[in-house]
Amino acid sequence: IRLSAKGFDVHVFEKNSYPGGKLSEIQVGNYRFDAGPSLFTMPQYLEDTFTAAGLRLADYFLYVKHPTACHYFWDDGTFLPASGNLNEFAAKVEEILQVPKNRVIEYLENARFTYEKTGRIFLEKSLHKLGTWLTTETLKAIAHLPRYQITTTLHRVNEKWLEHPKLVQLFDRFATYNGSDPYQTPGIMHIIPHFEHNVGTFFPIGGMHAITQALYKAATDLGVKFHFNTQVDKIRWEGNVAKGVVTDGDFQPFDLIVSNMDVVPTYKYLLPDAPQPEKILSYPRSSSALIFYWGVKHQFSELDMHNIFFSNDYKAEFEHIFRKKTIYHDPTVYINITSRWNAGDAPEGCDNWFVMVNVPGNTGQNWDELLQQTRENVLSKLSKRLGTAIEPLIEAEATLDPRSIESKTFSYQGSLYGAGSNDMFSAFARHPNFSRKIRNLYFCGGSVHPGGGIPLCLLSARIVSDLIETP
Ligand SMILES: Cc1cc2nc3c(=O)[nH]c(=O)nc-3n(C[C@H](O)[C@H](O)[C@H](O)COP(=O)(O)OP(=O)(O)OC[C@H]3O[C@@H](n4cnc5c(N)ncnc54)[C@H](O)[C@@H]3O)c2cc1C
Repeated sequence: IRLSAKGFDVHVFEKNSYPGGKLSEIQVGNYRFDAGPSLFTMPQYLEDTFTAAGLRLADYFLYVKHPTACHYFWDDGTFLPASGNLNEFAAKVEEILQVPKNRVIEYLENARFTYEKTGRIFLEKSLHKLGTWLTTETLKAIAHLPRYQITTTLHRVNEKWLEHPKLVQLFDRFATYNGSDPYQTPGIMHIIPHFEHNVGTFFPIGGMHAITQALYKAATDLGVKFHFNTQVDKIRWEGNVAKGVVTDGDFQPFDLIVSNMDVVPTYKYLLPDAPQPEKILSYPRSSSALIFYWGVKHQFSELDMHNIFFSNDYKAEFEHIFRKKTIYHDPTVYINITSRWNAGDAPEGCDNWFVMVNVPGNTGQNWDELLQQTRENVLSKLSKRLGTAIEPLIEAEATLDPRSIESKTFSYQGSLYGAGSNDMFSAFARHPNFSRKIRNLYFCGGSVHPGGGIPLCLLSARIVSDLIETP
């Protein structure tokens, strides 16, 4: 969209028969599910994509602010409905957990401060260009370095600010938004809840897949040509300049190439003869996911659009994901339901449950066995907490696991957000949005700078487009 609006003749090669990659949808019996992302934050970056191309987002896509952030459940019966309104959320925390409401408000104010000081530098610009660093804005941001808490972990920051173990767990969970471990990821990740609690959570009319449909339609309206069922097998380069791509044995010449494929297989398979940025490519990956898509013939009034059922031992859960590379027997379970807000996603009186557990990337584990065990553990946890046997209510079912995420999208190990963010230098461990060795070769998408998730993927496209001069 951005390059087409700049005047380039843009061709998209997609190995699948549909656009969207992870942001796609599936139909299971009478139920529709968004296949991957379920949480829509920072819509301004989508607005910005359309505006940059002289289009009006509202002509393609409508969304509304969802009044509730998330419903949180603990096995001991504690229930915390987190409002999308900051004051109401903080008041609920005070009522249920007896943590003074100002503690939450100040925490989120600090998250806003960090975002406002660092967001434009670390998320909206290339970190690998001198121009990013030589500005007064950057110098001002650096002056506040101690406040960003980069030398401690998110968990320690949360323990210090929020005191109550349940509130600490609630805010530790935001580490999973970029596939990291709160007990390892740096404290600056306290910025993440800013998106959800200060700005809000949004719901696209038509479901998350409407984002893909809007982007696809806008691109075709601008003249972008899509080649589906067409895998890029090689990026050809000569004398340190990218020359084109090879698909189905045919060479197709292009002046510029932007790879939106995960950067690890891009180098491994498409650029095997190019100098390999070994350190970046061997950096540990972010977590993956196991998803059960369940058509449930009942509606539970206590469930909202986003629901979390917490593990009783969060530390053990993350140790299993990141160190033991397996799934803890009592995992935190996320349920996303869209059917009550998007008519047609489920039959009358039924709900479409997208049930997700964070898991390690695919390194050859016995996924069939893990899937079966986790299914039983999740069913048992949910049945106990909701006071109703869930299995007899499931009338449609499909699953997604790290193997299928990897085969469907070529994401290395099936990781959701590319490189992991478990140490203080992780922002610099992501591949830049351009190649240092091959001229006219660029990179965007969730595996490179600034990171995974829809908002950051949109920003990666903006950075690439800013790096490329108008023809
Ligand atoms: C289960 C799950 C839940 C998530 N939840 C959220 C969420 O709630 N909110 C959020 O913001 N983000 C979420 N994410 C992350 C988000 O989906 C990703 O960060 C983002 O969609 C990645 O987009 P991308 O374009 O970088 O990669 P992809 O979506 O993986 O797209 C890459 C595309 O390239 C194609 N491709 C790859 N190699 C080739 C080749 N050689 N030739 C041709 N085509 C090729 C693939 O087929 C694919 O279509 C989630 C992801 C998953 C899987």
